Amino acid sequence: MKSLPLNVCTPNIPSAIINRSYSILHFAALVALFYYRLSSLLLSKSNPSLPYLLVFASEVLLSIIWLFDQAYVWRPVSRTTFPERLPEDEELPGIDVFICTADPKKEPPLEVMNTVLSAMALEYPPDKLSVYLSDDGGSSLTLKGMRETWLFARSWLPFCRRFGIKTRCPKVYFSSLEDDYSGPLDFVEYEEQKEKIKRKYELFKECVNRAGENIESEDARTTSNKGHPPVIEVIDDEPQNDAGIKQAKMPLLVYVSREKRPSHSHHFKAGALNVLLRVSGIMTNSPYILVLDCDMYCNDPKSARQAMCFHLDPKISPSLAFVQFPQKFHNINKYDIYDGQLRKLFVIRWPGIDGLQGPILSGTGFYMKREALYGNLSQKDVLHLKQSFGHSNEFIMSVHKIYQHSAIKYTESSSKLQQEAQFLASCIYEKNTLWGEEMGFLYHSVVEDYFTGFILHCKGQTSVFCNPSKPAFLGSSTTNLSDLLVQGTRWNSGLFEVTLSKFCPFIYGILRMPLLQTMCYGYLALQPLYFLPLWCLATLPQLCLLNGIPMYPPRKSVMERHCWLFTIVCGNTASEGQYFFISGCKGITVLLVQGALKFICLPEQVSSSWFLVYSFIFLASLLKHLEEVLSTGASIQTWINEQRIWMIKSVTAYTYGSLDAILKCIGMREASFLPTNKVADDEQVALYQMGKMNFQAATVILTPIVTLVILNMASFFWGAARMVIAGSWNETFGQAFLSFYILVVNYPVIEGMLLRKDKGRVPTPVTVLSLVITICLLCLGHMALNC
Ligand SMILES: O=c1ccn([C@@H]2O[C@H](COP(=O)(O)OP(=O)(O)O[C@H]3O[C@H](CO)[C@@H](O)[C@H](O)[C@H]3O)[C@@H](O)[C@H]2O)c(=O)[nH]1
Ligand SMILES: [Mn+2]
Repeated sequence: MKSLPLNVCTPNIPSAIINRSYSILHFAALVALFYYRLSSLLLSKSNPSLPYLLVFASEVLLSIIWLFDQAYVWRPVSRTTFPERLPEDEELPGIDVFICTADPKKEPPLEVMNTVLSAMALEYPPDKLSVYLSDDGGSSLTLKGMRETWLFARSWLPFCRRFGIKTRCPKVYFSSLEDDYSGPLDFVEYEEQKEKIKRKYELFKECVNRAGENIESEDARTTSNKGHPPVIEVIDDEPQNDAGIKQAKMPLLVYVSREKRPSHSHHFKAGALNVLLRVSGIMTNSPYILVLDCDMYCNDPKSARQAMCFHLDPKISPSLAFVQFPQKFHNINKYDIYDGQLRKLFVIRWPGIDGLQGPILSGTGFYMKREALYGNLSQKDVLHLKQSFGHSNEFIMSVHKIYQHSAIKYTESSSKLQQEAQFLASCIYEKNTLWGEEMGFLYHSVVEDYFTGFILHCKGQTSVFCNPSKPAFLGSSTTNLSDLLVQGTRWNSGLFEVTLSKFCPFIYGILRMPLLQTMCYGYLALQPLYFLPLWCLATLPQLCLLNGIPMYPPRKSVMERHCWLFTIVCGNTASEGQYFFISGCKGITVLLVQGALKFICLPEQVSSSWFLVYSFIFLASLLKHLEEVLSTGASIQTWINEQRIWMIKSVTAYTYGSLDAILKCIGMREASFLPTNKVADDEQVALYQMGKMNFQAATVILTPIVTLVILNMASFFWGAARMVIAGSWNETFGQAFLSFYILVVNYPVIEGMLLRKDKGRVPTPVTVLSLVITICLLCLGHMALNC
C-alpha cells in the first residue's frame, strides 16, 4: 500500500508570475538606463566628472544587488506537514536540543530557564528528547538555575501533558490572559492544578532570581578575564517522597560550560555548539539536533514532529541537512519601527529560496541532521577519524554509531563519562583537528549560521523551510536603534568576511551550487556593500546641486531638438529653462510649459526617454516593494519603516560591518561577538511602545545618518528655492526630488533632531557634530567641484 505523504510542497504560482514579470520589466529598464549612461559617456566630448562616474558606479552596484535579489522571488513555495502520519512514538528518532547562553547580565537566567523548560516540554517521547544548555559565561547562577529548572519541570511537564497545554513556556503561559485548556478532564480540576503550579512557578522564579543576587559578586570575580574550567553536569535529583511526581518521565537535562581561557580563541557560538555536539555525542548521540538561542522559546510543542515530517520523508531525507523554522519574535509591537521582525527575510526570501535548494541556516530554530555536520566519512578509517574529530575514543565510537544508525545508550559509569565529557569540552581538544574547519559548525565567520549552511549547500545538501501558521519558536528582537545597529554591524561584518575570503559565494559557490541558489547567497554576500551606493547617492547629487551642477538633465542635444520640435509643432517658442521635460516615449513627449501640461506628438522617436526610464525604475521598485508588503498582510507603515531602516542600516551597520570585515581581513582587528541585549529598561520600552525611535545611542552610530539628513535638508531647500525663484526646474528637479525622498523617509530623524524634547531625541552634541561635519563636507564639495 502506498503510504500518504508526510508533507507536501506547493509552488506559489501567482506570486511567481508577478515576481517574474516585474523582474523582466525592471531588467529591461535597467538595460535601457545603462544604454543611456554608456552612450552619453561615449558620446560626450569632454571627460566625465568624478561625481558623474561615481553615481554611475552606484547605479551599477545597486542594479547588481537587485539582480541577485531576484533569485529569491523566482520560485516561492509553501509547505504543509502531516504530523499525524508519523510512525509510532517508539519508532521516532532521538532529538538533542542545544541551547546557548553566554552572558547572565544580558541574557537573564530566568528567561533562559524558560526556554529550557519549553524545550523539555516539547511534544515528543521524553526518552527520545535531551536538552543541553551551553553556558559560555560559566556562571554558577545559571547552573543553579538549571537545578531549579529540573525540579520545577517535574511538576510542569506532567501538568502540560495532562491538560494538553499549548503554551509550554511557563512565563508566557502564566502571563497570558487566555486559557489554552483543551484536555478531556474536568475544568474545575484544571483550575485547581493551575493555581498549584502557578505557586510553584512563583517559588521557582524567586529561587532563580535570588540565586542571582547572591552569586553575582562571586561570579564577577571568577568569570572575568581569567576564563573558567569545564563544568558538565547531568541534572538529576534524589528520588523524592512524592511518588506521583517521581513517576513522570523526563527528558535528559545537561548543563555544559566549556573550558575558556584567555589564551585560546573560543569561536563564540559555533565553538559552543561544537562542544555540545561532542558532549551530547557520548551521552545521547541523537541523530537530530534542535538549536535554539537562549531567548528563543518553543511556542508550539509540535515543532519537533513537524520537522520529522521532512526528516523522515524517504524522498527528501537522504540529502536533507536541516529544517529551518522562521525566526519570529514575541516582543514586537504593531509599529515595528525597527523592522525587528526581519519581514523581508522570513516572509519573502526564505519561502522563495525554499523553492530552490533550501533556506539559508538562520542560527536558531532549526532541526539539523547530526550526520550532516560530520561530513562524508564513509571512507575514513579510525586514524582519519581521529585526525578529523580529535582523540576521544568514546566520541569516535559515537560517530561510527551515527553512521550505522544504531542508538547509543547512556550506560557508561558516570565518573568515566564525566571525565570524557570534560576532555571533550576542554580548550585543547580541538587542536590539530578539523573542528570548525570541516566538522561541526564552522568558525570562519561570526555569522556561523550563514557560513555553515552555505558549505552544506555547497556539498549538495538541501534544507527546507517549515513555516506553520502558529509560530514554532519565539525570540526577543532588538527594540532600540542602538542594539539593532550593533547587531547589524556584526552580521554584516560576518557576511562580508565570507565575501572577502576564498569562500566568496561568487567563486566558491558558483562551482558547487545551482545558479539561483548562488545568487541568493550572493545577495547576502553583497548586502553590506549597499553602503557604497547609498553614501554616494545621499551626498554627491546633493553637493552637485548646491554647486549648480546638474546631474539628471536630458542631454544637451536632445534639449535643443525639443525646443526646435516644439516650435514646429506648437508654433510657439520655448527656450530652455522655461519648460520642464517630463517624459518622452515613442512618438509622444510630455512637457510642462509654464505650469501647464502639454502633450506633443513628435514625428520621430525621442532619444531622451531616459527620464521615463529613471522614473520607471524608481517608482517600480517602490511599488513592487509596496505590493509585496501589502500582499503579505503588512501595512503601508511597514513599507516606509523598511525603506527607512534599510537606509539607516546602509549608512551605519553596513558601513561599519564592511569596514570591520576589511580590517579583519588585513589582520588589524580580531573577530568579536557582542551578544545582543535581551533586557530593556522601562524607558526604552515606553518609547518603543509609542512607536518613537530611540536615539539614545553612541555618537558613532548616530552621526552618519544625522549628517546625511542635514546635508539633504540643505540641498532640498536650496533646490526648491532655485526651482521657485530661478525657475530652473529642469536642471534641479531630479536632485531636489532625491533629497526630498531621503527627507521624507527619514522624517523621524528630523523630528528627533528638531522637535522632540524627550530623552530619546537625537542628543544635541550629535546634532552639533553632524552640523560641523556637514559644513566640512560642503566646503570640501565646493572646493572639489569648482576647481
Ligand atoms: O560567545 C558566544 C556568543 C553568543 N552565544 C549565544 O549565541 C546566541 C545568539 O546570540 P545573540 O546575541 O542573540 O545574537 P543575535 O544577533 O541575536 O543572533 C542571531 O545571529 C547569530 C549570528 O550572528 C546567530 O547565531 C543567531 O542564532 C541569530 O539569532 C545567544 O543564545 C548567545 O547566548 C554564545 O553561546 N557564545
Ligand atoms: Mn538573539
